[in-house]
Parts: sequence; structure tokens; C-alpha cells
Amino acid sequence: MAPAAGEILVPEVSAGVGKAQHLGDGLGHHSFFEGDKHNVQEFVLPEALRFDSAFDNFVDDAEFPVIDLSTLASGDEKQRQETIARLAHAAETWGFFKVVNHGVPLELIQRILEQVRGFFAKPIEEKLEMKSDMPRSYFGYTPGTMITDVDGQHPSWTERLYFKRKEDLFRKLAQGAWPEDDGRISEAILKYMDHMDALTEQLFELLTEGLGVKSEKLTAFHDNTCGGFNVAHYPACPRPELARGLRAHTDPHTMAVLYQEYPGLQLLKDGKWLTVRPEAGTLFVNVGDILQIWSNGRYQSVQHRVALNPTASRYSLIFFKNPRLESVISAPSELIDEAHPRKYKAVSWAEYVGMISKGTTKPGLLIDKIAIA
Ligand SMILES: O=C(O)CCC(=O)C(=O)O
Ligand SMILES: [Fe+2]
Repeated sequence: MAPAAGEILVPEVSAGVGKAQHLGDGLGHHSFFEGDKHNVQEFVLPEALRFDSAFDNFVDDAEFPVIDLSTLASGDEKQRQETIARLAHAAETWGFFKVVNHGVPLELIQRILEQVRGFFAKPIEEKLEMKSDMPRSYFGYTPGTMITDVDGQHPSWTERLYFKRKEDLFRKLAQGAWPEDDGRISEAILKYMDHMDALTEQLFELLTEGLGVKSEKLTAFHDNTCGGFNVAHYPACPRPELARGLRAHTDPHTMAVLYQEYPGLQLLKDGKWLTVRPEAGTLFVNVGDILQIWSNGRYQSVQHRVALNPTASRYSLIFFKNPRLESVISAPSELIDEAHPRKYKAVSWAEYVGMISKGTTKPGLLIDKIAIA
């Protein structure tokens, strides 16, 4: 008979100790669970919600779409059309693709990751001083105990720090997180976000063209205030099969751009969960719900989740691009005809986000709430 879940994970905690130094070598040097703030047993999932580790079922790299943006630099129109076709096909079939030769310096990514590690290594009390004001805003630090299913159950073995560019609090948050850094990290994050804005805008243009749409460009709904930057930490987990980094979900946004150093991200493809293999310097992009709505269901907002790693702590950088709050998203007329009736009701980003925070939906099904029957 299986022992009780809490006993399997970290037996010391079931005795009510909960100090980091009692959590074994795999977690002892992390401050994530320090100070009795978290009851580790909370992170143990019921059997039905558990999933395979980060090292099973890697995506076949020969099949996973790669978009090489250097193909656009030459100005060769044939090459550009080929890239657009490849990108559109990737968004239609996988909903995910790699981007290489994107112009984001690896040195900038590494500098940010270095700082990120330093922040998450701080004592939990210091991190909680920067706690986000949920549910109203995710801005700031969010412990895994607050990253749950929509009903508030089943916290995730993770923690994150979330920046929005135009918020007055941006510098205050960066300075609070890295007081010793003298403002340089703010500059690095802002520079990274500039790159992300440029990259997503470029992809929007290509994805718009890939649908043959002329009337209304996807860029029209966005500007450079419309991005959120997350740094996420998934501490090494001694029994990764019992907990999860992040539940299966689709991103409600327009698009997300991810940098990861270790495996953990898994995506759903033809009913199977596949692990995405990290590559130095490679960015991973996925279609969000807004892009699926706007493309009348052509581009796929695919479910994904994060599995845990038994020995390595994983850090990821995630940039979410979303429309302006008031932008109303509905598929352009070119995409609608008798054979392709409108699939989704028009929705503003403000309304869509409101639907999330009201918890009116089950995981992954938010988009179905606006489907036209
Ligand atoms: O950290 C990751 O690998 C993915 C995170 C993610 O899917 C999200 O934040 O929506
Ligand atoms: Fe996601």
C-alpha cells in the first residue's frame, strides 16, 4: 500500500518541522520552503492530477518547427514567403515553435538569469515583501501557494516575479528585488522587453500575412505597454512525480515567448504530452487564446504545463504579449465565409481577463466560454 502522500515527499515535514535544512539535499539550499511558511504536503497532488517527469517523451527535434529570422534579413521575397508559410503552418499545427537568429543577445539573457537566481535565493520573508496584490494584479512576487487551480486548490511547486513595463512600480520592484544591483537590472529587463516587443511585432506581421489578411493587422491591437515579463523558478523537487510546476493551461494572451535552460515545459500534441528540449540561445514561442480568437481558430492556443526536475532548479523567462485592455478582438472579415463561420464572439482583452479572475472557467477552457455554438 502506498504511504500517505506527505510521507512520500519529505517525511520530515509531516512531523511539522518544515525548515529548509530538513528537506534533504535536493531542497536544502533553497529558501523556497523556509521558515514554516509553506506546508510541503500541500504540494502533493491527488493521483489523478499527477504527470510524467520532465525527462519523458521529448519532442522530436526533426519535427518541431524552427523559425529562422535571419532568412528575412536578405530582403529575398521568396525566402520571406517560405518563412511566412513555415510560421503559419507551425501556428496552425503545433501552436508552438522555436525562434533562432532572433537578435536577442544571449549575454543579456544570461545576465538576467544570473540576477533572477540571486533573487529567488533570498529568504522567503524578503521575497514576500514584494508579494503581488492578487487577485487584482499579478505584479510582483507570487509564491507557488497562490498559483493554484481556479478553485484555489493544488498549489504549484514554483514561485515567480512579474514585471509590467509601464507600471510606476517597475523600478521600485526591480530595486526592491535587487537593491545591490544599482539599477542595472532594471535596464537589462527593459532592454529585454524592448527586444520582446520588436520580436512579437515582427511575428504578428508575418502571422497576419500568413492568413492572407489585409484589413486589420494584429499589430493594431497592441503597443509596447502591452507586455508582461515573468521570471519563474521551479526548485528541484525530490519527488517530481508527486507535484507539478504548473498545471495544464493555455495562455489567454496573444502570444508568449519563453527562454528555458532546463527541461520542464511540456506541450500537448495530438493527445500526447511532449517535453520541449531547451537549447542555448533559442526562444520558444506559443500562440495564446487571443491569437486563436482573432485567426478564427486557425492558429492554435495549445495546452502546456511544467514538469519538475529532481536535481536541478529550473528558471524560465516568460514574456506575455497581450492586447490593449480596450482592444476588441474579433476575426477579420477575410477569414469568415460560409465554409468558415465565425467561431468566437468579439471580446475585449479587459473582458477576457475579467473572465479569468472571476474563476468562471475550468483550466484550458476559457476560450470555449466565448465560442459561438
Ligand atoms: O515556465 C515555463 O516553462 C512555462 C510557463 C508558462 O506556461 C506560463 O507562465 O504560462
Ligand atoms: Fe503558459
